[in-house]
Amino acid sequence: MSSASGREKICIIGSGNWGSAIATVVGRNAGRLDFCQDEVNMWVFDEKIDTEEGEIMLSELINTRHENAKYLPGIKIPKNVIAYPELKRACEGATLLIFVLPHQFLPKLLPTLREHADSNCRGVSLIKGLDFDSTTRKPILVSKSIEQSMGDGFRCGALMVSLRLHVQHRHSRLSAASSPQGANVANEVAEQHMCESTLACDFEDRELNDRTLAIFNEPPNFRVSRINDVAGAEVCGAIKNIVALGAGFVDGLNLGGNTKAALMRVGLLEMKQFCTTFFTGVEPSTFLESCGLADLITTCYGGRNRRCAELFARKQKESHTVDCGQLWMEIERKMLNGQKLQGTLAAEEVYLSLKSRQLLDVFPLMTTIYEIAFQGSPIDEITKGIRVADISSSSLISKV
Ligand SMILES: NC(=O)C1=CN([C@@H]2O[C@H](COP(=O)(O)OP(=O)(O)OC[C@H]3O[C@@H](n4cnc5c(N)ncnc54)[C@H](O)[C@@H]3O)[C@@H](O)[C@H]2O)C=CC1
Ligand SMILES: O=C(CO)COP(=O)(O)O
Repeated sequence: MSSASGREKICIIGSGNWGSAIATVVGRNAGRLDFCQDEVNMWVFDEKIDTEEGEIMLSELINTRHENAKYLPGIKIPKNVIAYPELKRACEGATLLIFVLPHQFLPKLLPTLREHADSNCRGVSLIKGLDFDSTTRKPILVSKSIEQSMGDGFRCGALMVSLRLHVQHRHSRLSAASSPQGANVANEVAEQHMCESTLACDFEDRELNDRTLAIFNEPPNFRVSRINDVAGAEVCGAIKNIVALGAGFVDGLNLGGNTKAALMRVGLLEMKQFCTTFFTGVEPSTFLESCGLADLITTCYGGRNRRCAELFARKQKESHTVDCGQLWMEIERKMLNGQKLQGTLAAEEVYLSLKSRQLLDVFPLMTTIYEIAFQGSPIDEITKGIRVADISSSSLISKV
């Protein structure tokens, strides 16, 4: 699969925190790999950014200062990454689309991508979330929704990253606006800390799989391993965001490491249970890959979902509100400076799907997290969600 020039044309769809961080890796790799065109396009949802020198559009800022001062301040983006505010221009002739934006914004982009990407284009989704059938509420992999919308045999894999906690946050000289507080896991990739990631793809030929891996892998610090199990990897990425909300509740109550470890263990079992309830071909080994256990750990310590949920818990303890949706919106606005929380959306959608199938009692932790997050249940109920779980760890290994 290659463009008219005979080389891969890469287009990154999204320019948030993770979108900008992966652009640093992919930009450097494209610059040195013979089979790639040097220039990597990045589609930017454009907005005005306040800088010390006045307002400037984000796409222009990236192209002139090579920095995304709003979503990844203080990190240089390689000069061969070119920002485009118009989707059509960004994706024209692309042979590899890298999907990295909050998944609620994806559907309206797909018709343009279908029309203008190369006819032999393939995709890799970095999105952590699930789609749901509007009638049956059955979960659908985002990569499968993309394949369906793109049509014509378009194939899409998934890259699920797991990163270690890093508490330092950089500030940009460019942006006068406030930056999100505390750690963001994508920043660690951008700062070239050692981390692992799992690429789940099963394209039709070996060369395509190898090329896709080479585009993301940047040893020694960004180490990507490839598996075939797209469903397992993607579901782990989506569901661990819900578990991370529970971790934030535990932290908000100052319950300590033992309770959090118990929550994460039960969370891992429910991730596996969800995979095997709704998807076929899931491999037991996937849960011990970086996209499984490691991603769960990093998100429950260093992610935005955990951080916002901790504040939610503290606020609920101070003065209980029943308008939880409003409280989450306020917290997202205050803590994330335009970045998006994914766990709350996933918690709601997963709850509705399980409820419609009378499966809530099979997923006591997910159910409890949703009830605390959206139905006004007391925060202390989080330990009930852990205690009532009656799934032994042997099921993780044996019953997939
Ligand atoms: N940030 C991280 O550490 C990681 C994030 N992910 C996943 O990557 C995906 C993308 O997340 P981030 O890059 O972190 O995004 P983000 O949460 O940092 O930023 C939000 C993005 O949405 C864009 N946006 C806002 N309104 C929009 C609209 N109406 N239409 C289109 N775009 C709009 C903003 O311009 C911004 O680029 C998510 O699924 C997330 O779960 C996965 C691994 C790590
Ligand atoms: O997916 C992530 C880590 O791998 C990011 O998690 P948060 O959205 O909670 O920051």
